[in-house]
Amino acid sequence: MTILVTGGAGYIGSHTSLLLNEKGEDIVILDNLSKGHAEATLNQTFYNGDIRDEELLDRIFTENNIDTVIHFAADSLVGESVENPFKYYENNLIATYQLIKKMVEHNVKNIVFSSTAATYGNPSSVPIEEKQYTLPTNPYGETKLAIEKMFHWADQAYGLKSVCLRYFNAAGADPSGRIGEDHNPESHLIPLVLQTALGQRDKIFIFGDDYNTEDGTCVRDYIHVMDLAEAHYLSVKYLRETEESNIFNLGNGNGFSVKDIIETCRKVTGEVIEAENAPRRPGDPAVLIASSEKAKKHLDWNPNYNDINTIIEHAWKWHKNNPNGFND
Ligand SMILES: NC(=O)c1ccc[n+]([C@@H]2O[C@H](COP(=O)([O-])OP(=O)(O)OC[C@H]3O[C@@H](n4cnc5c(N)ncnc54)[C@H](O)[C@@H]3O)[C@@H](O)[C@H]2O)c1
Ligand SMILES: O=c1ccn([C@@H]2O[C@H](COP(=O)(O)OP(=O)(O)O[C@H]3O[C@H](CO)[C@H](O)[C@H](O)[C@H]3O)[C@@H](O)[C@H]2O)c(=O)[nH]1
Repeated sequence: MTILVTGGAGYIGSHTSLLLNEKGEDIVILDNLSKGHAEATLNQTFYNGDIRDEELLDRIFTENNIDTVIHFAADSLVGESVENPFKYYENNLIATYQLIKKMVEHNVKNIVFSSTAATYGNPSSVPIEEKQYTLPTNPYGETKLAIEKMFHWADQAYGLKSVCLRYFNAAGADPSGRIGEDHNPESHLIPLVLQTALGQRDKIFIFGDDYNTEDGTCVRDYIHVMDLAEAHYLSVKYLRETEESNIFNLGNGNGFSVKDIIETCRKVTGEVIEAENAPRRPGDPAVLIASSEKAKKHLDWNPNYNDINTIIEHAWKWHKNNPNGFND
């Protein structure tokens, strides 16, 4: 059986494709390279195209014996989604509808989906369990939640089985340094701090130091990208074995503030890394920490890289050796 990985040239998709390959799974990648990098696919079977291209999907589902789709392809910038919500309804919700319509037509039963902590909005308490209410504060989270709900009804009507994985903050890189995070523009905290360590930026701006947290800065749950990759592999097995849909959080259960992250980056890189306080970024919840007990129980998932130092060391190895990302 073959797995179709959409968005497999992107950050989390390429790390998952690498792991699936190492596990002996047969995969094909589909990515339109709007954000991803062909080099990140490491010579695995790659279709350069769009998930909205119906003829291409017909060809991929006909040419390969696909039983499962792992669906990473999306736009995922929170701020951009507030400024241009239609882009998110188009490339996240409508594009996913087009993808699963083709899956149903070709009798492909399983999908593992990249959902997000942004489906929760401002949580009433942490750690967040899957049964907490979902009230997204931006179109990005809203479209991801709408997709989860579409899967629920597609299961009822057509027997499409889904595992929705609500990731918290993906971080780190392949420990052996072959691939890593290369977003343009970059908006995530850890790569931005490491670019500052490399001298590519003068300083890192801390978005808000007046939150109701210990040091006043936002707290997040950082999860190693290879641990996320492992959860996708286990989700494929779960779908193949149980034929049941489910939703799981994926995080470490530990919270680190923006200041904690900057301090850890200073320690790991040995660089000064200048930081400056700046206004809050609209839409940022103060604290997001996952309870991942459900994923541990049902998927038998056990993150290997709980230590924030290790996560940042792996990210640093990639950025130091590839200061221009895949263009090096
Ligand atoms: N990075 C995080 O911390 C995080 C957290 C929660 C959820 N997510 C979700 O995980 C997924 C992967 O995130 P990432 O950080 O690897 O993003 P990414 O931008 O690196 O990867 C997404 C990939 O999808 C491709 N793509 C986008 N639209 C496409 C389309 N219409 N057709 C074909 N390919 C298309 C892009 O070229 C890119 O390679 C996304 O769905 C994102 O919303 C990410
Ligand atoms: O230059 C920066 C960049 C970020 N931050 C802060 O660092 C924290 C982490 O920010 P990121 O942009 O790295 O990550 P987010 O928590 O905003 O977003 C992540 O989690 C979201 C769910 O809440 C989405 O899923 C999104 O795709 C994913 O990247 C936030 O408090 C942010 O305000 C700064 O202080 N300065």
